[in-house]
Amino acid sequence: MPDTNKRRVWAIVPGAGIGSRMGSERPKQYLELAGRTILEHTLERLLDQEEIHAVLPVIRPDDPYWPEVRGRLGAHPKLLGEAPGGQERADSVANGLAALTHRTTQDLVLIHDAVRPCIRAEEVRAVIATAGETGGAILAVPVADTLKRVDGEGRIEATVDRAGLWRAQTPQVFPAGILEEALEAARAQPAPATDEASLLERVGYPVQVVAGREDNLKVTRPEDLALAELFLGAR
Ligand SMILES: Nc1ccn([C@@H]2O[C@H](COP(=O)(O)OP(=O)(O)OP(=O)(O)O)[C@@H](O)[C@H]2O)c(=O)n1
Ligand SMILES: C[C@](O)(CO)[C@H](O)COP(=O)(O)O
Repeated sequence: MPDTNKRRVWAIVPGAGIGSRMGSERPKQYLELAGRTILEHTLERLLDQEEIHAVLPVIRPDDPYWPEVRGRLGAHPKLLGEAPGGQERADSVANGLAALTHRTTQDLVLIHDAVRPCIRAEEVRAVIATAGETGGAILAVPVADTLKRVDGEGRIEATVDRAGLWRAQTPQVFPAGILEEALEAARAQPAPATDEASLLERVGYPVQVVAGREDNLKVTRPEDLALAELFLGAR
């Protein structure tokens, strides 16, 4: 009999962006690295993760590239259909959460950017384990550079103390009920949110940082492609 007390981990993969900073002819999640699209690399890594119960891509409804990628992924017992992307990232994640009709409020929801293909199994395992113990958890890396606040003309206004500053990544993992509450609160008081942890912070839920790696990069600009391909090859 399956352990009914076991909390399942549902992965939502936001992949409904347009990649404006990349400036490519197709959205960056469909650019090929090492013979496959970035989206395929990311989905395959999560599908291979034994701690993950199911994977749900979030895709723009009019996305012309997804059917071919979906076909190449084939039938996989853990790959759910797809949920429709929204105007903002948080809307896409909310649509994904709403589509997970079999989850419980205690189950964990793992959100991972479609454009972070270099994620490692041990990192996913670590952030899931921490979320299971502490509530919410995210991968992040400590800031290594000196940080400057710069005005509209490119002049330095101030140096920002980097002590205690980390760069958030994904996966970000939360109990489904708490994530749902934080997303609903965000709808009631809209303000830009570039990650899901910030929504939990707003409603007072603690989120734990798990030290990640620089090679879990988010493919954002053209110069990221060569680096991501290098990291994908160095498995
Ligand atoms: N409305 C949106 C916006 C973004 N994303 C996803 O969120 C992840 C991280 O976002 P980002 O790197 O900003 O991707 P884009 O929004 O596509 O890039 P840009 O901001 O350069 O347009 C990506 O996998 C992107 O597809 C999404 O699912 N829905
Ligand atoms: C969620 C994220 O990857 C954490 O760093 C980042 O905030 C995504 O931001 P984007 O503007 O959607 O790329």
